[in-house]
Amino acid sequence: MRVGVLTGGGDCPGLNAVIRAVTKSLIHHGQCEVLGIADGFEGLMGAAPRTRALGWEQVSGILHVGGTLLGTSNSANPLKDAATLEQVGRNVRALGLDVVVAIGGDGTMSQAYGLAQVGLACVGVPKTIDNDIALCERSFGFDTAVATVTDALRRIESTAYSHHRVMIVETMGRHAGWLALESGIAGAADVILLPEIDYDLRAVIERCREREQRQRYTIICIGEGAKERGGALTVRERIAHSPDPVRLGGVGHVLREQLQPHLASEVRATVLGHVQRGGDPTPFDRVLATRFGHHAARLVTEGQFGRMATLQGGQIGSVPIAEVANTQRKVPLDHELIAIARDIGVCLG
Ligand SMILES: Nc1ncnc2c1ncn2[C@@H]1O[C@H](COP(=O)(O)OP(=O)(O)O)[C@@H](O)[C@H]1O
Ligand SMILES: O=P(O)(O)OC[C@H]1O[C@](O)(COP(=O)(O)O)[C@@H](O)[C@@H]1O
Ligand SMILES: [Mg+2]
Repeated sequence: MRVGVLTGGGDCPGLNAVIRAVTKSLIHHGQCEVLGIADGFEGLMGAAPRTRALGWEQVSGILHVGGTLLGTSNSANPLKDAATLEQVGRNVRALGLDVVVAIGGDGTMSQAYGLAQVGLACVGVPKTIDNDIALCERSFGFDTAVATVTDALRRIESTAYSHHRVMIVETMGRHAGWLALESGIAGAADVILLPEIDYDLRAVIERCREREQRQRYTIICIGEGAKERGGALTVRERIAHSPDPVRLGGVGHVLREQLQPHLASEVRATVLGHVQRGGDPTPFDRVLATRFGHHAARLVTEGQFGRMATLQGGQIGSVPIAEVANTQRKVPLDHELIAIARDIGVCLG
């Protein structure tokens, strides 16, 4: 078989580990030919497809390296119009691809599903630091991002207590609060604000005031998609040509302005930004990415197209991409970590 491999959406640590595992498994075990596609689905949209052969040598020595050697795009839209769809179809036929392994998140799976409707066979691998892919309890990249945010919270704490300040740390995660919740708990945040729970400003003020009297510093971890009850999302920018044009960011600064007039201590905000997507994957993510890549190769060789590798109950398996497309996995309000956070006195706004 001839198999295309692409990485779509925001990059994240562990992409190269998947590319390596899927390529090696396909070559070694499946006797397939593997073609890397540049910059996600964008590499299939132009008049000439942008690809390169992937062999043992090309994927050696990349297990631990962050980012993606294939490049990626989080604004390309292969479903844009009939002409683009036809071009993608022509390129796939010209390359002789039997199937494309699409490594990406909710957006990429929605695109893979749309392309399946026009005859492009795909196998999916779940990636994202947001951990927001339906029917998958952990995407690779998330563990590394949690480690990065947790480290940042530790650093923020030492300056917070020295200056007796309220320090706000804003995480990524789009409309899901997994990254803020797990990092906030791992980094001992006093207040954790999630997109799933609109915050009551008075509750946050009250917690900061209590701590002003005792510990004299407060750490707030807020997800970029969080908002005040009755308030609006904080949008950093809009990418006009993207199917999902809104980029969030800046709610940490909004919260700082809301809090400062009500508190005696100074309030500072840090927006962590893309540092959360960079760097070498943790050992956990290297192993998870390898498991996903290996399983995706198996789905290919068994002809199980239209499925995404996944992790459920700690076991690797697969689910139909159709069930993952156009949906997001948010933190359920009855999640164990929310109950635990409440019970150990974390303010959830
Ligand atoms: N529901 C959707 N249908 C089709 N395309 C989508 C959808 N949501 C997002 N996209 C697009 O899919 C691509 C990848 O999505 P993005 O959210 O950036 O990454 P990820 O695949 O990690 O979720 C982007 O070009 C995005 O605009
Ligand atoms: O790199 P950009 O375009 O600023 O996008 C930022 C967004 O991408 C992410 O880092 C990852 O999201 P995806 O996995 O959906 O690509 C989000 O947490 C963040 O909101
Ligand atoms: Mg996404």
